[in-house]
Amino acid sequence: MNRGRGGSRGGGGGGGGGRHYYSPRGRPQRSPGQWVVRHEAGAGAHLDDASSGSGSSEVGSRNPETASVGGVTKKFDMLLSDNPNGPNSDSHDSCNVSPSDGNLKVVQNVPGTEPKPSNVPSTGPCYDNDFPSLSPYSESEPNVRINMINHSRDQGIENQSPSCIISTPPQTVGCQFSQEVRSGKTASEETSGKNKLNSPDSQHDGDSFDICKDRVGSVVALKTPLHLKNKALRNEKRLMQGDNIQIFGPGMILLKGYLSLKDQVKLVKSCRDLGRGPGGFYQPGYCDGAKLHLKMMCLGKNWDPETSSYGDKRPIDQAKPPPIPNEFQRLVKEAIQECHRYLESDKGANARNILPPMSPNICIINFYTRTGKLGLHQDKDESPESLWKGLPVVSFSLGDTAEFLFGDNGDVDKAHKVELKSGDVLIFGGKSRHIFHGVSKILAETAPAVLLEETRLKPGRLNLTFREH
Ligand SMILES: O=C(O)CCC(=O)C(=O)O
Ligand SMILES: [Fe+2]
Repeated sequence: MNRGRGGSRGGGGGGGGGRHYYSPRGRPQRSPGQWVVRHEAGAGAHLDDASSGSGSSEVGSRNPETASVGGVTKKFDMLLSDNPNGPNSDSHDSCNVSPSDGNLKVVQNVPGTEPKPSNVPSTGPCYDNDFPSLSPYSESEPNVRINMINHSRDQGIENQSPSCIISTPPQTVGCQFSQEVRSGKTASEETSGKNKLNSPDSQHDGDSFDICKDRVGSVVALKTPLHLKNKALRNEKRLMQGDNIQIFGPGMILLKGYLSLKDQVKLVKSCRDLGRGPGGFYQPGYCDGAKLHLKMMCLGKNWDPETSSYGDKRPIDQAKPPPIPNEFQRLVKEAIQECHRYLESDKGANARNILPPMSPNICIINFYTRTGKLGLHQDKDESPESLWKGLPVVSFSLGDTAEFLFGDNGDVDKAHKVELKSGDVLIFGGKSRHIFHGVSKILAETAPAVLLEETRLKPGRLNLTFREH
C-alpha cells in the first residue's frame, strides 16, 4: 500500500511514501462548468493486468519519485506538486463515470479549481522557521503542528514521548510529528495563550482526535421522527442486485449502499471509541513539514507514512494499534462473499480467481474533514505475497460522500471519478489490486441524517480500508 508519497499510498504529492495528499491550495485553474471527456471504456478496459500493466510497473518501489531522485527535496517536490506541473496536480478535470452498466461513461462536468498561490514556501529541513503554521499544509487543522525533536528515530527516539520542542537547532537530524495537545499545552498556547480546543477541528484534550461531537451539555435535537428512524435503522439484509453492484474492472467492484444504517452507526461508534483510545486518531505527516489532509489511525498493524511500511507500533508514540474488531471482520468477509455470489451468477465466472478471498489483519481508518483529500496512489505496502496474489483492499465509506478518483496511472487528468456514499463498499483486488486511487473532494452535508443523529459524527467522511498483510 503505497499511500504516502510518490504514487504509493500517500502518494505523489503526499509527501513521500505512498499517498499523495492534496494541498488545500494551489490547484490549477479550470473553467467552471466545462465538460471533460477522458474515457469511455468497457469495464476493465482501463485496467491493465496487475502483473504487467502500466499501473503496476512501479510496484515494488513504494516511493518511486523519492527512490528515483532521492531524499527530502524530491519528497517536497511531490508535496508541492499541486502545481500544474506536478505529477499529482489535482487538476480535477477527470471525468465522472457512471459505471452501472459495466461501462464507464462521463456523466457530469467538473467544477473549477482554485488558483495556485504564488507564495508556496520552499522546501527545507525541519528547522524552526519551517513550522507548518506557516505552511500551506496547515489547512483546517491549526491545532496540529509539527513538533521538532532533536533526535532521529535511529537514535532511540522511540522511547521518548514526542514532546514539543520548538527551538530545535538547525543541526536537527530528524523530526517527528505529534499532536500538540499530547504535550498538555500546545506550542501556540504557550506563545499566545489561545485555547485550541475551541477549534472545530481541535483534538480532544489530552486525547486523540474525536471524530464525533461531544454530547456533554447539549440536548440532541432529533430531526427524524422516531418511527422513520427505526425503519431506517432496521437491519434488513438487502439482496444486492445488478443496479447496486458496479464493476469497474476485473476485481474492482462497488457495492452501493451495502452497509445497513445500523451497521454504519455501529462502525462509526466503534471507530470513535477506538479513535479516542491508545493508538487513536492523529494527523500523520512527514518530517519534512508536510501533513496529510486527514486524520488517521490503524488497527492490527501500524502503517507509517514516513517509511511507507507496516509495524507493530506507531513511531510517534509507540502505541500498539488496537486489534480489528470481529464485527468489522465479519462485514468484510460478507462483502467479499457478496461479490463472489454476483460474479458467479455471471456466466459462471471463477469468482475467486477474479477476486481472491482475504482475511484482513490491517485496517487503516481515515477521517477526512470537509477539506480532506488524498492524492492518487497505489496501495502496495502489503507483503509481496499479498500483492502478488491480488488480495483485495476492502473500503467502507461512512458519513459525507467522497469524490473518489481511480485509474491505471497517477495522472489525475486521466482518472475516473465516482462518488462513494455512506454505506458503499468498494473492493479492488485481483488484476485491479494496483489501481491508482485517491479522494479529490468531500461533498459537504451529504451524510445520512440518521447516521449523524445517532453518532454525532463530525462533518466529514470516515473511511476504513481493510487489507491482508
Ligand atoms: O478514503 C478512501 O476512499 C481511500 C483511502 C485510501 O486509499 C487509503 O487509505 O489507502
Ligand atoms: Fe489507498
